[in-house]
Amino acid sequence: MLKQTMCFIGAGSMAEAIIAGLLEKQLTVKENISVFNKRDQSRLQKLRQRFGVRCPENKGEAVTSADIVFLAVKPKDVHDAMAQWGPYLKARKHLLVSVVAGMTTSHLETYVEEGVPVVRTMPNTSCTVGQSATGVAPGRWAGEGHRRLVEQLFRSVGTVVTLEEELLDTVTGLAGSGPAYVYYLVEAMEKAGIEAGLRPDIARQLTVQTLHGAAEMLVKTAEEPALLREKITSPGGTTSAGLEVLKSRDFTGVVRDAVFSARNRAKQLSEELTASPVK
Ligand SMILES: NC(=O)C1=CN([C@@H]2O[C@H](COP(=O)(O)OP(=O)(O)OC[C@H]3O[C@@H](n4cnc5c(N)ncnc54)[C@H](O)[C@@H]3O)[C@@H](O)[C@H]2O)C=CC1
Ligand SMILES: O=C(O)[C@@H]1CCC=N1
Repeated sequence: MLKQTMCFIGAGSMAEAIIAGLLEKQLTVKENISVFNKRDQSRLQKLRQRFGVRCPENKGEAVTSADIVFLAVKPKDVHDAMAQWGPYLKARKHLLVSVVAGMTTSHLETYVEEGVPVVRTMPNTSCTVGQSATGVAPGRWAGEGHRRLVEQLFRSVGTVVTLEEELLDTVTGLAGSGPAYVYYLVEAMEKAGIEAGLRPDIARQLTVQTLHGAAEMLVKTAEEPALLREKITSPGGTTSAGLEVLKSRDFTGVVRDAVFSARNRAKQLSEELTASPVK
């Protein structure tokens, strides 16, 4: 259990997913978490009801008194949020943990006094169920202890890789956005099942369990995905017939393009954010 207090700037999907995971894994207690947003009181009310976290009126005080400050606003709002809350962060007190896609640590550092440790991360919404795949990149003022603390935080809600910051855009394209690709696949499989005669609830049950089972096979057997695929594929059989369609439509190329497109958008966001005026 961590003793540090935490404050979330931003009360959206990511803040909710991380809070859910941290509390579920008992890495902290609800009394140690405060969260605020721009203005949506009903959203805060929902988080307060669901988790029992603090939603203080005095936002500046919430930032000042926290040890770990999570930045969980949309990229378009990051300048305003950092201009507003950055001056409250102090080098000897705070650790700033950003989940903002495309926002570099060096750019975040320009909003806070020299020495404030900043760690950039890219989790995904599976934090909610303790199954995120999170990339972590420490900034110039973040020491070994800060890196370890952030790894511990995100390990409580999934797996963590620490890497050079320039690779975080790739992590974003693959793992940050990744769950959306999987959900899209689920939607497509369900739709096909229904069109081929299954009841919607049965199509849902079969699709979700098929994905769950396949993911667990990958994790528990640690076998190569290609080998697992081959074990299902009898020559001239049904799987082969299905896979032929995916191959003929360049499934691999389509997925590659999706990951690269998301990665490139993250890079573009970085450029746009860096080009914007600071302070
Ligand atoms: N949704 C996802 O799957 C993932 C999102 N991210 C990143 O997480 C960040 C947040 O994304 P979501 O939670 O999806 O966004 P969201 O739109 O659900 O939530 C953003 C929150 O920020 C608040 N906010 C905006 N300006 C503010 C300010 N000046 N002061 C205080 N609060 C302010 C809004 O009121 C809102 O509560 C984004 O930068 C995104 O790139 C990272 C990984 C995955
Ligand atoms: O779409 C987005 O911008 C965010 C970043 C990673 C996942 N969702």
